[in-house]
Amino acid sequence: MFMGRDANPFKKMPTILMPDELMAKALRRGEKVANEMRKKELPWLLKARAVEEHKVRTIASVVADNLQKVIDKTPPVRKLPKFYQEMVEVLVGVDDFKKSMGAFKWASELVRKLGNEYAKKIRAARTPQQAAKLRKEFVGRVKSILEQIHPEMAFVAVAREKLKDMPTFKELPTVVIAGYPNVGKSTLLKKLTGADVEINSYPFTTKGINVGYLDDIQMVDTPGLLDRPLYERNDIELQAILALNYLANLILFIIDASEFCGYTIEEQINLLKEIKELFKVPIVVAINKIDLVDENRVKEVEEKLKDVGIENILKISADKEIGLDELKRFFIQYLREHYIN
Ligand SMILES: Nc1nc2c(ncn2[C@@H]2O[C@H](COP(=O)(O)OP(=O)(O)OP(=O)(O)O)[C@@H](O)[C@H]2O)c(=O)[nH]1
Repeated sequence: MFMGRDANPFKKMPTILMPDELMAKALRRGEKVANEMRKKELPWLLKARAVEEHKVRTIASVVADNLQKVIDKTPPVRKLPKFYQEMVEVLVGVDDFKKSMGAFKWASELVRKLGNEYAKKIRAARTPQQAAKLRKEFVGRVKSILEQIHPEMAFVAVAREKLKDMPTFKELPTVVIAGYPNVGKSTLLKKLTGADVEINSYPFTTKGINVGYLDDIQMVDTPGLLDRPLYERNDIELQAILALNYLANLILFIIDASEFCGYTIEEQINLLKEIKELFKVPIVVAINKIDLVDENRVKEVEEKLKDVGIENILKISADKEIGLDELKRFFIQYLREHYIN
C-alpha cells in the first residue's frame, strides 16, 4: 500500500463562503476597525482618511486571506497519491478543480493589490467625502470580483463536500469487497468490522467507498458493479474500480446465491470473470445468503465457480452470521502468508 499515514488530504479544506457571505464578513470587520479609529483624537481630515483607509485594508485582507486559505488548505492534486488523483477526477474533475483554484488565486491577489492601491489613494484624499467615495468604489470592485468567481466558489464548495467524505486509508493489508449491487457487501463489512454503514434492500445504496478494520486488516466496501464496459460505468461504479485497482491486496467477490439481488448467477459470474481479468489481484469468492437457498443450490454455484478457475470459495450468510469466522480466519491466514512479515 502506498497511502502513507496522512488522512484524507481534503479533510482540512475550510468551509467555502459564497460572495455575499464573504462580503458581509469583510464589511462587518471593516466597520469594527473603523469604529476603533473613530474613537481616536485626530484632526478631522486625518481621521476621515484613517477610518476609510483602515476599512479598505481590513476588507481587502479578510477577503484575500479567506480565498488564500482555501488554496493553502487544499492539497495540490498533482502531488497526491495516484488513487486520490483519480478519485478527484471521478468525483469532481481534475481540470475544473484546478481551474477553480486558479480563480481563487487570481481573486485573492487582485483584491490584495486593489486594497493597497485604494489605501494609498485614500491617504491622499482631499476631503472626507472623497475618501468615502474611494472606499465605496473599492467595495464595489471587490464585490464584482467575487461575483465573477461565484461559479468557481460554488464548484469548490460542492467539490469539498464530496472530497472530504472520502475515507482515510491506512497502510495495511487490504481486502476490497466487490460484487453486483445488493448482494450483501455492506452487510458483510458491518458484521466483520463493526463499521457503521448504510444497508438497504435496494441496489446502489453504497454510493462511495466504506472502510472498516478487522484486526490489522483493512476492509474496503465498494459500490455495486454491473457487468458492462469501463466507459459505460458511472461515477459511483468507477470508485469501486479505483479501489480494486489501487487498494486491493486481495479481492473478496460476493455472489448472492439466492439471486434476490436481482441478478442471475451467470451474470454475477460474468462480472467475476471480468474482474479476474482486469485486476491482477488474488480473488476469494464468498457465496452469500446461503440461509435463503438449499444445499444443492449452493453446490451448483460452487461447481460453476470452480469451472471458471476459482479456488478459494467460502459459503456464508452475512445477515445470519454463518461462516464468518471461517472467512476471518481465511483473510488472516492468507494475508499473513502473503503480505505481513
Ligand atoms: N437473507 C439474507 N439477506 C442478506 C444477507 N446479506 C445481505 N442481505 C440483505 O440483502 C440486502 C442488500 O444488502 P447490502 O449489504 O446493502 O448489499 P450491498 O451489496 O452492499 O448493496 P449495494 O450498496 O447496492 O452495493 C439487504 O436487505 C440485506 O439485509 C444474507 O446473508 N441473508
